[in-house]
Amino acid sequence: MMQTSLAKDKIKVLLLEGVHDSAIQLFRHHGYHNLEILQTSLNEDELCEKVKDAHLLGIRSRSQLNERVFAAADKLIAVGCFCIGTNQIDLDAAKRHGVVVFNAPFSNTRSVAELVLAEAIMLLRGIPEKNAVAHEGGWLKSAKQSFEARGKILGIVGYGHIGSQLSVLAEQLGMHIRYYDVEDKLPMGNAQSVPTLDDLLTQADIVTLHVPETEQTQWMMGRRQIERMKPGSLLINASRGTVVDIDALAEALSSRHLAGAAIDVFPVEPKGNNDEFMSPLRGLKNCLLTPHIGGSTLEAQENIGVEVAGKLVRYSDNGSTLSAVNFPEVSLPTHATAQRLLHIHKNQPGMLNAINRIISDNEINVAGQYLQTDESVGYVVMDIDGDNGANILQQLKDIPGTIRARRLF
Ligand SMILES: NC(=O)C1=CN([C@@H]2O[C@H](COP(=O)(O)OP(=O)(O)OC[C@H]3O[C@@H](n4cnc5c(N)ncnc54)[C@H](O)[C@@H]3O)[C@@H](O)[C@H]2O)C=CC1
Ligand SMILES: O=C(O)C(=O)COP(=O)(O)O
Repeated sequence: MMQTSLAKDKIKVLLLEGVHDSAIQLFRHHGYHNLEILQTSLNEDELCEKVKDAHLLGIRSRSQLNERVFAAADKLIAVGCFCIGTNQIDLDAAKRHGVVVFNAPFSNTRSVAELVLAEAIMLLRGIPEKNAVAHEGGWLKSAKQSFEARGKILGIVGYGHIGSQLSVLAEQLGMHIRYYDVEDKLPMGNAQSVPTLDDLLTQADIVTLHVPETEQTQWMMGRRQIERMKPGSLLINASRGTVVDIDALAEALSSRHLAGAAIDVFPVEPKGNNDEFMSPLRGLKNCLLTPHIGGSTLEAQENIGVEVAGKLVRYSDNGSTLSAVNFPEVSLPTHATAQRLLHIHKNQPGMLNAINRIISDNEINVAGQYLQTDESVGYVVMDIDGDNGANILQQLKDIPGTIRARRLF
């Protein structure tokens, strides 16, 4: 088995936000025993302190990793998002600091789609309010404002992995699917795309949001968009809290312009389970509130644990950046005999020349060389013969423009 230049018991793995035990088992199985495991997220100051000696960091959707955190994380080589979204990370800052970021792009897709479908049915039947009233000793037995899902129009905003999976499930219930996406997307079954968000809002009985958090999607469901929704229609948000103007939503639910909503994500979420959840939506009986658990099933979390920990271990052990979200992707064969040098640098002229000069000046035989670049960063991996790796590594580190360099042997 290949070794890393640092003994594995010196490689510190910091895991936040209660990542699944499957990840911990996988790290241990591969010889990583220096694990610090926390159940909650950390605020910026706490993070800056904790990341100082971490080589690998695992987070979920809550931890905010910005320039200041990366600047404090001298030793960090990779971050694993044990979730889909990567909006909580300044991906460019990570790259500038030579930190590779991975995620699990579809291990919890099905869990979100199932929850949203269930919520659509619950909202159509007015269950949040009937449930709340029954808990207070009331009895709201009535068919008023209660509907079957069959024949209703489900409007999906963002027809990616989750949106299209939901489309398939909802159509099996006899719902009619319309979707709006900024990209051309293959319609599943009988789903139909609509040209604008406004078209979707004015046609749908239920609008459900499945976009990532970007500049374009921030507050994309504002007061005006909510007003454009059909009177008595329903809104579901299991994407990101910043996609919906929560005050405007609270008003629309109070006035009953919207009959109901199911909200899983919020502009500000508690750090962990012991903190208070604050929201203008609290107390609105026609609003189903869930604590960001769209992807929180045991199946999804177990799969995510194996997937993302696997990507971190592969990068640490072997240098492979396959499926990284912020970095040039290099898929590497395992190489048991040669030493492997990994060099991350600013993508500037003369860099490859400088690397190759060191190789030729030292009369090193290169058994394999792999290179990928993007507009700002280059990643070179070299398998070299001989036992001069430590010396070569130091020379590589001294090249101006070097961001990070490592040796595996
Ligand atoms: N509540 C939860 O626990 C979970 C929430 N999520 C959230 O769901 C989001 C979506 O996940 P996936 O479907 O896997 O992502 P995806 O990347 O497969 O799909 C997103 C779709 O949104 C579209 N899109 C982007 N900007 C848009 C815009 N301005 N207007 C319309 N469409 C736009 C994209 O073209 C893409 O088709 C994630 O980014 C994450 O934030 C994901 C998993 C669990
Ligand atoms: O996968 C995602 O993007 C999610 O929002 C789920 O986040 P979580 O792992 O539950 O914090």
